[in-house]
This record gives sequence, C-alpha cells and structure tokens, in this order.
Amino acid sequence: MADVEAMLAHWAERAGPHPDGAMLPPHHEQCLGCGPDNAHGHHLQVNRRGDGVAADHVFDDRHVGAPGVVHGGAVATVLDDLSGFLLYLVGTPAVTRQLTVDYLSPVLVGVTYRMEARVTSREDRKFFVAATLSDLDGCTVATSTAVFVTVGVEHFARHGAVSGGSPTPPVADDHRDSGREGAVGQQRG
Ligand SMILES: CCCCCCCC/C=C\CCCCCCCC(=O)SCCNC(=O)CCNC(=O)[C@H](O)C(C)(C)COP(=O)(O)OP(=O)(O)OC[C@H]1O[C@@H](n2cnc3c(N)ncnc32)[C@H](O)[C@@H]1OP(=O)(O)O
Repeated sequence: MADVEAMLAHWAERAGPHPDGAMLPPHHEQCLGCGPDNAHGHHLQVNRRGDGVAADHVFDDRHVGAPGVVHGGAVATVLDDLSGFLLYLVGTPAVTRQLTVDYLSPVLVGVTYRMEARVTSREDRKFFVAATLSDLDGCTVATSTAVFVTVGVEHFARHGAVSGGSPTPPVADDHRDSGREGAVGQQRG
C-alpha cells in the first residue's frame, strides 16, 4: 500500500487552480496517457480551455492497428486520459467508471489531431464527460462519453504507488472500494 500522505502531497501540488490556457500537470510521471517518463506513453500535453481541456496529438508507429491506422485501444486511451484532466477543473481526484467510444472514421498514424473534453453534467459523486478527436479540418473522427466517479486519495494509496515501481497487487476480496470514498477537493465554479 502506498502512503496516503504522499498521495495527498502528489494531489496538492497538481490541484491548481489552473488559469484558462494553462498547461495542466501530468497525472503522474509514468501515466500511459500523459506521463513524460513513460517510454510507451502518448505524452499528452493538455491545456485548460475555458471550462474544458484540449490537446493536440500525433499517434505514431507504436499505436498502429491495421497498417497506417491507429489501434482503437490507443484512441480510447487518449480520450480517457484527456477526460481525466477535467478532474483538475472539478477539483477532486476521480477515476473512469465507464468509457464509451464511437469510432467515426479511421484515425491515421502521423496526422495531427485536436482533442477536446468537457464536463456535461454532474450528479453527486459522478461527473459525465464528452470528448472529441478531430482532424485539423474540423472533421470529427472519434468521440467518447465517460462516467467519472470522484474518489479520495486513499483510493490510490490502497491500489497503487505514486511513482514508478510495481503497484500493490489487489487483495482477492478487496478489488473494489468498500465504501463511498470522500473527495479531497472542492468543485470550482
Ligand atoms: C495515480 C497517482 C494518484 C496520486 C494521488 C492523487 C492524484 C490523482 C490524480 C490523477 C488520477 C486520475 C488519473 C486519470 C487517468 C485517466 C482515467 C483512468 O484511466 S482511471 C483508471 C480506470 N478506472 C478505474 O480503475 C476505476 C475502477 N473502479 C473503481 O475503483 C470503482 O468502481 C469506483 C471507486 C469508481 C466506484 O466504486 P463503488 O463500488 O463505490 O461504486 P460503483 O458501484 O462502481 O458505481 C459508482 C457510481 O457510478 C454509477 N454508474 C456506473 N456506471 C454508470 C453509467 N454507465 N452511467 C451512469 N452511472 C453509472 C453507479 O450507478 C454509481 O452511482 P451512485 O453513486 O450509486 O449514484
């Protein structure tokens, strides 16, 4: 189990507030979507844009499915991770409970895409997210909707580690959170 204090510090140094236009911090250094130190990662660089978040992204040969076409799992990864940056605007840690992706057109390797995500509604500990992936002509090639559930930092302490190393293996009968976890942050208007 990782240290709750370390998780709190990790969250506190990222929580913001972040002004409009600011580049947002990666979830952590090894994050598959945005971690700068993950050799297999997408290295997303995400900015706040108004009440939403945005990033430009180019998939490369590591992300291919059919020849020249980006693997659907890689598309889902970046849509999920971008959506996960909204927690900096919501003001509390959260995790994806459900992700639904619509693949509208093939996503191509080596092409610049523009991604955007925003919170569409909020209900108790859930927030609902919509995201788009479009080419620079404005043609949307993939969209996603997601349900995020806010969690306390204890969630990450219970299930993982702040940086590097191997996560703590889950205990067989403790794969889900036992109660409704409190959030550490406050919603920002
Ligand atoms: C890493 C370092 C951290 C450092 C410390 C802090 C810094 C944090 C910074 C950054 C972290 C974020 C990084 C983002 C990265 C990108 C996002 C990801 O990849 S996240 C990973 C994938 N996701 C999971 O691993 C969740 C796995 N799931 C769970 O752990 C549990 O399910 C959990 C905790 C989310 C909730 O568990 P329950 O048992 O309390 O609740 P239940 O039954 O699952 O349902 C939750 C609510 O969702 C509704 N729900 C479920 N599906 C729904 C749907 N399709 N539509 C509407 N509602 C739905 C349900 O009806 C329920 O709602 P009702 O609270 O009862 O009102």
